[in-house]
Amino acid sequence: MATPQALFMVAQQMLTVLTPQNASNATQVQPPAFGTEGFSAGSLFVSLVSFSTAKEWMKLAVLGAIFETIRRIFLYVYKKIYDYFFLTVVLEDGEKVYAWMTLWLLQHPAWTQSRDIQIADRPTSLKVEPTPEEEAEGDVTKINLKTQTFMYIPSLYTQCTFWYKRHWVRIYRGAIESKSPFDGRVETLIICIWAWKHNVIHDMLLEAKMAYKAAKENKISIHVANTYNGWEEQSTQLKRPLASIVLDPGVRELLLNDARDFLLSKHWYLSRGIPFRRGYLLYGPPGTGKTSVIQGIAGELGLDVYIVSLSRVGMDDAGLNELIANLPERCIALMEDIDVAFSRTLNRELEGQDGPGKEKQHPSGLSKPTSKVTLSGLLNALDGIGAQEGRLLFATTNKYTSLDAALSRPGRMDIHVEFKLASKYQARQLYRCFYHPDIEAKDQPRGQDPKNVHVGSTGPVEEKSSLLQGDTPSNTPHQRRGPQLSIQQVEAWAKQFFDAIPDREFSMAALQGYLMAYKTRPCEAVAEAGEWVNKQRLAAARIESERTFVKVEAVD
Ligand SMILES: Nc1ncnc2c1ncn2[C@@H]1O[C@H](COP(=O)(O)OP(=O)(O)OP(=O)(O)O)[C@@H](O)[C@H]1O
Repeated sequence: MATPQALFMVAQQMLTVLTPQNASNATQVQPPAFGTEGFSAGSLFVSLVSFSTAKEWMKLAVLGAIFETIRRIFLYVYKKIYDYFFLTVVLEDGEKVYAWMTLWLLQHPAWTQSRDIQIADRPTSLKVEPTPEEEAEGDVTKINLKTQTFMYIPSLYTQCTFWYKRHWVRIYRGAIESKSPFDGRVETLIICIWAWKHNVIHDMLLEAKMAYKAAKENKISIHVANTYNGWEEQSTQLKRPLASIVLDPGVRELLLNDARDFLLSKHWYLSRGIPFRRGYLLYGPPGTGKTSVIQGIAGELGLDVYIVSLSRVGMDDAGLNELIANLPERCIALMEDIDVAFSRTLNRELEGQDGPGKEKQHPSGLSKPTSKVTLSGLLNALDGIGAQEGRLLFATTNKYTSLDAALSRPGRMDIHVEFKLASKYQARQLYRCFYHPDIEAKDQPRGQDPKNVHVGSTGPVEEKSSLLQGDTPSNTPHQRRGPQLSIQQVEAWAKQFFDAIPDREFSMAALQGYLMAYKTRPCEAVAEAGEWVNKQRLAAARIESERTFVKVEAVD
């Protein structure tokens, strides 16, 4: 290495050569020590650019070039060898496979016990509900472990290694710039497997997919729109057994079989040029089971639910179009209370007088639209060119007659089902659901198995038979706290409950609320039902008279 003193000497020599008149004095000049007075940056610069050091520079450059070439050759060979021996897969967050893989990795100790960790939110699909026994025992530690909302994963830009079917695997957590201007960075998983054939990676991804399916087997995911009109998972719910929704005979089966039939008929639709979409309009008073039955069907068919909120602040026609176009192929799109965001009076006026999308006070003065969705915008989103194929659309409303005919016509809403207030039959079934000794373990939610999906296999069946199929002895905390009942006893009380509850006067939600207060007292639930009915009637009459009074005052 050239020290400053040496460089100084070189520079001095050069100066001597260039200025012969000073040659005699030049030898007397002693090089100053580095950092001492007389050693300046200028002299160093001169020595660096001087002619005699050019050779040194050349040597250095050649040396650098050789090193760089060796480095590149080494990298090239390394990459070739690496590519030859290793398979590399890059997965990006947002892809289905990424979700499978992240879930599968959570079951790998090498992944969760990494030394360099990050604490992340546990995917809702991985939360496990404590069993009734655990809940009854109140074993807080066990329950917390299962339901804790966080988990440990390796930090970003770290890797973990493990063996998979005798193949060495390295997984690296990284991030890349997103293609979308809104997202910033997208996390990635880079999987390297020491293997020649692709079937190892295929096996691994298949295993991950199975793990994902198993984790979600008893659950459905609820998705909501994000601010960029994309979808994100809001929560995961346990599947609701369809049999727990008590409707008039045949209604559940009609909806379920039609939806199943639809999902299997893609080819039929396409070959006839019919848009592969199906719409269901469920209408009736609040609390009659419209939303519940949709949840039940989603669980039964293994479909996720995507909630399209028309009344979301800032929602407009373009946003709605984008949202609907972003729906996955097999899913349930749910538009609840379609009349609230969108009634005929409101939107006809909006479109006719103010131009589409302009907000206007509702004529009644009670409500005004919070979104800018117009009727034509909605119709276009439902069956326009960008509308997603293969989706089941369920819309619910309490005001059937206020809907525009264009919205509820076949092709948009193919099946209309009325949900009425509870019949006596429904009241009896609900009572059975609550107190039947064998009810808890039957009709457990099942994951969708495509092989089990068959068209029109079951016609309308008697509710009772479906409620009592596949019974196993129940031993739930509620039933252990309550009296041990025989089936005959429950049936007898169910009959009395049937007699006490008037037909089509109360919603199922109201009856459910009543029975909830008597969870462990089935006998009292029957005995006090008549009194409850009277109280409800009195309360309803009082509310009605108050309403009339307010109306009269308003007229005055
Ligand atoms: N037919 C039914 N069978 C069993 N439970 C029911 C039924 N109808 C309503 N319920 C119960 O009542 C509650 C409300 O039901 P749900 O939300 O499905 O009613 P809805 O008709 O969608 O009401 P809204 O029109 O207000 O949205 C739920 O907890 C549900 O369990």
